[in-house]
Order: sequence, then structure tokens, then C-alpha cells
Amino acid sequence: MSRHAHPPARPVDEHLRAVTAALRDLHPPARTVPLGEALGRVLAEDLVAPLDLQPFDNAQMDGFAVRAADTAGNGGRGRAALAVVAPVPAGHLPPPLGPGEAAPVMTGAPLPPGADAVVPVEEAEPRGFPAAGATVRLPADQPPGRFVRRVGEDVRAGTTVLPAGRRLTPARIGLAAALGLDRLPVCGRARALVYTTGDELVPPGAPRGPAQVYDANAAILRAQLEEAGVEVLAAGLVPDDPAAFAARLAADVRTGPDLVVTSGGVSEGAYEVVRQVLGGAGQFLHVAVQPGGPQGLARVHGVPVVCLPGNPVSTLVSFELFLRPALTAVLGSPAPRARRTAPLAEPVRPLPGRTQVRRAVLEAGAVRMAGGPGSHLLAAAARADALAVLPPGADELPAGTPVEVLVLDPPEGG
Ligand SMILES: Nc1nc2c(c(=O)[nH]1)N[C@H]1C(S)=C(S)[C@@H](COP(=O)(O)OP(=O)(O)OC[C@H]3O[C@@H](n4cnc5c(N)ncnc54)[C@H](O)[C@@H]3O)O[C@H]1N2
Ligand code: MOO
Ligand SMILES: [Mg+2]
Repeated sequence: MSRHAHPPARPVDEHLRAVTAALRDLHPPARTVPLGEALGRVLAEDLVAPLDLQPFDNAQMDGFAVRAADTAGNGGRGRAALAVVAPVPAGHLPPPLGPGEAAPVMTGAPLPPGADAVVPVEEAEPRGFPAAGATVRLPADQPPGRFVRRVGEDVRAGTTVLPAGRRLTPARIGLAAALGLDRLPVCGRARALVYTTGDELVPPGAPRGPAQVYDANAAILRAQLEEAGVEVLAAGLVPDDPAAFAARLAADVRTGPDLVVTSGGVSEGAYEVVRQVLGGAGQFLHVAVQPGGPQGLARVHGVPVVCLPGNPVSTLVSFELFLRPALTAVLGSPAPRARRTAPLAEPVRPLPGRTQVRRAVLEAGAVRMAGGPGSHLLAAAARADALAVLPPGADELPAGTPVEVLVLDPPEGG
């Protein structure tokens, strides 16, 4: 027996290129969705304003609309006496304001034609809104434009307010609504089927036998895909029964997924269901990385199948290393994870001949390991907010060594 059980492992960047190439035909068509379904989607076309914002000149304060020139006085001292006319509620179009007049005006109400300033009611004497016909005394020398929100001040009709490619946030959806749009063109989402494999798996919530474990990977992959903007058509487990898996896959791919993702059943065991069913339609190999060594790529009825190893942390890390960046390369989203270099908070021993990806916590700018390197240590992965990428090496890396990290999450509470 050779000491090496496998042919030379494929470098990480080469496998990323292979996954990206496998997904290259993913082109989900753009569509138009109601604003209520737009959150988190990516805008497919430039958004051009059909309207000015503000749509008309209006009051920024509850107060009195005046002609500023009518308040001209002795250098800012004293008050100007003006004749109160009918009040202007928001939502109502006022008549023009004559010389010497002051119209009670509410925030958001159109400015009466002829008025060019608003004096807040707090500055009026007497304070409050008197009836039409009364006199109000307002501070002298009001500057023109005071507390007036100008038509087009925020947005000019015909200008691009959001370029294509922006992710739709509450503020951006609100802007579309303020412009009178009830639907937005969004990039199509790729649609994925997820299979987790293994006779030992039971779905969370079901009774568990003594040799069984709960299926963590269906939940992991569903969440990772959805976080990456992919629609998950179905995610569930299949037993280690090649005939059953083959039949299920053949039926399910007819529902029109763009992509199939599997977990488990790709390594060297006697019951590797994914490898047995898809080995002939694809490539199953080892990548020079831990976790995530055993990987597979296949195609079923033209649909790409990305096969990830079954250990939960291997699935999790494989998605971050291969599937997520491949989706970004092909579809332009999700946004790539932030990558940065940070010093090790503690000494760490890398792996000879293989990149090692450790779950890590960023602590005051330094990288501390979250648990050991074992790909079954899911609780430690759940504590992590970063992945530390350690290049292959024989020697321990001392504390302070700069290493590359992928930032997964902003720190808790940060
Ligand atoms: N002789 C060798 N054995 C193994 C090798 C190897 O190179 N030679 N590689 C090891 C590595 S590395 C990994 S990673 C795993 C990959 O195994 P598979 O992809 O074939 O996955 P399974 O055998 O189905 O399961 C492995 C492990 O993960 C647990 N698992 C699987 N699916 C789930 C799930 N959905 N939820 C929770 N846990 C899951 C499963 O119970 C096993 O414990 O192979 C090594 N072996
Ligand atoms: O690749 Mo396995 O993922 O080392 O545990
Ligand atoms: Mg296995």
C-alpha cells in the first residue's frame, strides 16, 4: 500500500475554478416584483426617478407661510404684523398668498404661491394659530427660503437614483415607494435543490435512534444558499440507497432547479451514495484543504451538482470556499466576504501539504482559534465570526504571524 491513499490533491484555487465553470450557465432571468417582495433582492436595472422629490415646495415646520420681504424690519429686531388668512393643512392646495398676509401652514403642506418662507409657530405672537382675519406678529427680517423644502431638493425627475446591481434595503425600497413605484425589476434568483445523505440521519424534531444523528447540513446549506440569494426549492435527507437516490434525483431535476447541492457520501467508505450514483457523471477528488478535502462535481440532465463532504464543518467551509465565491463570480452576487490579514493571537500549527481553514474569532484585531481543527466541531464553528486560512507548512506559526481571514459576521453586538 502506498502511504498516499489518493492521487495528488487538487489546489484550492483550481477547484474553485472548476466549481465556477460548472455553474457558468446559471442565468436566472430578471423579473419584476412588488415592493413587498423586494427586500434583499438585487436591482436589475438602473432606477430612474419618474418624479421630483420633494414633488412640490412645502413647509418644513408647522408655522406661518409668509413673503419674506413683508417681514423686512430694523436689522432683525422687532416684529412684523401680518394678516392671518385661512390655514393650509397637509394634502390641500392653498390659494396664492397676498402681500402682508400670513397663512398658517402645517408640515408637508404646499407653500401658497407667493410665499417664500415659513416661520415656526413657536416664534409667533400670540403663540398658536389665530383665526383668519386676526393679526399675527412674527420676528422681523425672515430670510427667504427659511424652512421651505424645495421641489426636487432630494431627487430631480429623470436622474438615476440607484444603479443596477444595488441590493434592495428598506431605505431603497422606501425611495422607490416615495417615487410612486409599486414594483421593481430584480435579478432572478438561482434555484437549488439540497440533498443530505446518510442512513444515520434523522430530521431535527423527529425521534433519534441510538446510532443516529440529527441532520445539521440541510439546515446549514439552506441558510447558506438563502444568505447568498439562492432560492432553495427543497432541502432534505436521503438514505444511503443508490437506487432510491438516483430515482429521486431524476424526478426532482425535472422541477427545474439551476443547481443541486449534496452533502455526504463522497469519501472512501463502502456506502458513499453520492459517489456511487454520480461517479460516472462527474469527478470525485480530493482538494488540498482541511476541512473539505473530498469533493465532487457532476451533471444530471444538464443541471450542475456540487457534492460537498458530509462532516458539518466540512459542508459549512466548503460552501464558503467554493460555492459562494462561484455564485459571486457567475451571478455578480452575493458580495464577496471581506478578506483581511490579521496577526495570530496564539501559536498555531498548520498542516503539511494542505491549506487548513480554521474557525476563528477576531479579538481586538487578532485571530484566535475557535476550537480545534476537527470537522465535526460544530459548536466551535457556531462561535466563530471568521475563517483563518493557513497555508500549508511544517512549522508552528508563532503568535503575531499575519494570516489571511475571511470575515463571516460582524462581531456579536458590534
Ligand atoms: N478512509 C478515509 N476516510 C475518510 C476520508 C478519507 O480521505 N479516507 N475523508 C474524511 C473526510 S476529510 C471527510 S470530510 C469525510 C467525508 O465524508 P463523506 O462526504 O463521505 O460523508 P459521510 O461519510 O456521509 O459522513 C461523514 C460524517 O459526517 C456526518 N454527517 C454526514 N451528513 C451529515 C448531516 N447532514 N448532518 C450531520 N452530520 C452529518 C456523518 O454522520 C459522518 O460522521 O470522510 C472522512 N473519512
Ligand atoms: O475534509 Mo474533512 O472535511 O477534513 O473533515
Ligand atoms: Mg463517507
